[in-house]
Amino acid sequence: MDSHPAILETRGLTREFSGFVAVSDVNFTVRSGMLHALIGPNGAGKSTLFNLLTRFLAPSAGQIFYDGQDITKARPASLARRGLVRSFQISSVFPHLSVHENVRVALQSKHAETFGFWKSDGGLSKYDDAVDSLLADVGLEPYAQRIAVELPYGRKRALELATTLAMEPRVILLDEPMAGMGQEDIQRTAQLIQRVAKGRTVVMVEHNLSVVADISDRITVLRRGEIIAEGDYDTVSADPEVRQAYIGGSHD
Ligand SMILES: Nc1ncnc2c1ncn2[C@@H]1O[C@H](COP(=O)(O)OP(=O)(O)OP(=O)(O)O)[C@@H](O)[C@H]1O
Repeated sequence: MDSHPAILETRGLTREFSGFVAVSDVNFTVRSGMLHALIGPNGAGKSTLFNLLTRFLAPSAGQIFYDGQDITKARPASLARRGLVRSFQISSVFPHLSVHENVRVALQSKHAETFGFWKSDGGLSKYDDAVDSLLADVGLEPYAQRIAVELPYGRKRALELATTLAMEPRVILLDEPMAGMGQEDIQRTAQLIQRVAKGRTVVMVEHNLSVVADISDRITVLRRGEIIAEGDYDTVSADPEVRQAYIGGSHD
């Protein structure tokens, strides 16, 4: 397993909401280079765990380690700078800028030049090659001059992924990347995620189990705030407790 050392790890991670334990004493390990899905029935604690990992929520107890360092109290922005980047936040895209401009702004902010946003285009052309290459990575070259708000939904998500890649992430965290998508976008986005996962680590909360089956290297199943199974799709889908969780305990 040494070729895939732990890059993100929780120990005894717990989050309570007014006495209700949404995430309970979770020891979760994500190994470097894996595309790791987090699944479970409704109310299992997936979003809560995801928000704890990205430090959008503070834990009630326990610790989180990224690349061996304790990040339990780190700020989300500092984690993003260190390569732990949460994607698919619609707000990260400027709706009235073009696709090209959005990716350029993301690159500028990575290189701490946000004031350059106000400069004339001439001084910014140094980013053109990098923008083009990121747009190629997510299949958006034909859309480069389109205004973000006018993009079809699936393409907006591709743009968000491009702005995430501009941050040079080592670990990308995706919260329900397929939510609200039609079948065609789902197929394309699944392939895209698989492509950007090469050479990186991806953690993904996802409800669409056929996508999870298709693209995940490893799956963790949560139920009532606890991990009940882990492994590849064949392993977890054959697990009686997992089957029971999906058949019996999905509504609370
Ligand atoms: N801010 C909050 N205040 C109170 N309870 C909360 C809060 N956030 C989550 N919960 C509760 O914690 C439990 C886990 O919720 P969470 O959203 O993490 O589950 P989930 O697995 O992401 O569910 P879903 O698949 O429905 O999105 C639920 O019972 C939920 O009601």
